[in-house]
Amino acid sequence: MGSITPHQRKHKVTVVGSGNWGCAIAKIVAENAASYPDLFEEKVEMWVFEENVEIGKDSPHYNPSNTGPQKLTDVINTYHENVKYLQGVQLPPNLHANPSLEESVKDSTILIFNLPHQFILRTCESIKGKILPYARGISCIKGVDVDENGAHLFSETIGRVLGIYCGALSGANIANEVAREKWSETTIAYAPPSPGLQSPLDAGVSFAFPDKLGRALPSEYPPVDHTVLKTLFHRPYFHVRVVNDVAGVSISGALKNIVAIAAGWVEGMGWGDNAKAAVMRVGLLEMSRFGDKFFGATIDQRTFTEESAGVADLITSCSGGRNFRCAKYSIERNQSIEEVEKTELNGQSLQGTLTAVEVNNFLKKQGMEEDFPLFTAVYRIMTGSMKVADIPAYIER
Ligand SMILES: NC(=O)C1=CN([C@@H]2O[C@H](COP(=O)(O)OP(=O)(O)OC[C@H]3O[C@@H](n4cnc5c(N)ncnc54)[C@H](O)[C@@H]3O)[C@@H](O)[C@H]2O)C=CC1
Ligand SMILES: O=C(CO)COP(=O)(O)O
Repeated sequence: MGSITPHQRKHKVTVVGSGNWGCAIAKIVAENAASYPDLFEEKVEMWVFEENVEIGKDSPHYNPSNTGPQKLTDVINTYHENVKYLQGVQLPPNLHANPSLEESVKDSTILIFNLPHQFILRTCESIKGKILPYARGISCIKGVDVDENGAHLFSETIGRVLGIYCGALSGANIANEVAREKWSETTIAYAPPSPGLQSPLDAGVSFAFPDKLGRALPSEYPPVDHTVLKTLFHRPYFHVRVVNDVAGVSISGALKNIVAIAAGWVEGMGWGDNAKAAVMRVGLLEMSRFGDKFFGATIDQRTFTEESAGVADLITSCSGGRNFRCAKYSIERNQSIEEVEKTELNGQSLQGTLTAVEVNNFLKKQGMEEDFPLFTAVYRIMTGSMKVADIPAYIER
């Protein structure tokens, strides 16, 4: 870490989102905020989409004289546990659950976005103009912002709406394992537009982002660079590599969810490990092809094969992720994945189903469905015009 002068201000960190992964990441950054008091304010804010929860009899926090619904933020701040989305994991006491989005992001210099991707645009629009103009973002979202007209990274979408620079974090990171401090790796991608890692923003120069002006981080703050980000996210059980390839890291995280659905179906059909490996091989090729075709100039193809965000995330997601599990159960129980999602996930959100539809709409518009046979097959099976049994022949063409 660079040298810290006594006059430097500390970074205030906010996690926007408090689901399964939102809370696991908030736990990590709150632990590091407490460990590095020269760099970060100790108190970390976490925005919680407020809801009422009931504490069940099997919880150590069960109180027979208070069995009614309670606000999730009160429960988190009292017991330091998100009893709905990350049951059984103790959150650090310096993590503050805040039901007010606006209050939680106020004066924060580092904003970590960690929500199911369908909620991010609305969330960002409601804090537009209400954050520090020189804040920096990290998107932990696994989704791609595609519509019929174009494909954008969520880090770009967040940056465009809020007028800030935003990087990305993604890896082989099943939240329940990370939260229980089982060792894993992750990849952070961060490359503000400048020659070198220290952006002109940090040197006091305004810099044009795609649509908006980002503002310089005042010099009394430590610059937000690879070292500071590694300090914020790296734990003994969560090993961080920081790279520059925001597009590769983001695209891998989004598209592997479509592949995980196919892998779940294959498992549900009882086709065995060879079949699952075949689906993963084709899936990885299509992920890399998608990156090349639509983000070619900016993507580093090595991310797909060398980083946790690439092949490693694909493997873990196709072994035990929620998309994989729900797809597998959908075959075993003869239900739609959406039905399984409702009964199995207790309010958590699958990203693969929505991403498969969004990516297909985009590919159709480009006339490229045939170039991505696995992604296309997943969409067609979900919408009933193809069967899982058709996958082997279709992806071979
Ligand atoms: N859970 C995991 O193992 C991992 C998830 N991710 C990614 O992280 C992102 C966030 O996922 P999770 O934290 O797991 O979320 P989740 O799947 O636990 O989703 C539930 C969250 O969505 C919130 N929510 C519901 N309705 C909302 C609304 N209208 N507006 C705003 N928030 C609302 C809930 O309050 C809750 O916090 C996703 O893109 C996911 O793919 C990445 C790595 C691991
Ligand atoms: O992204 C994940 C693991 O890295 C989790 O994937 P699921 O959303 O399918 O559980």
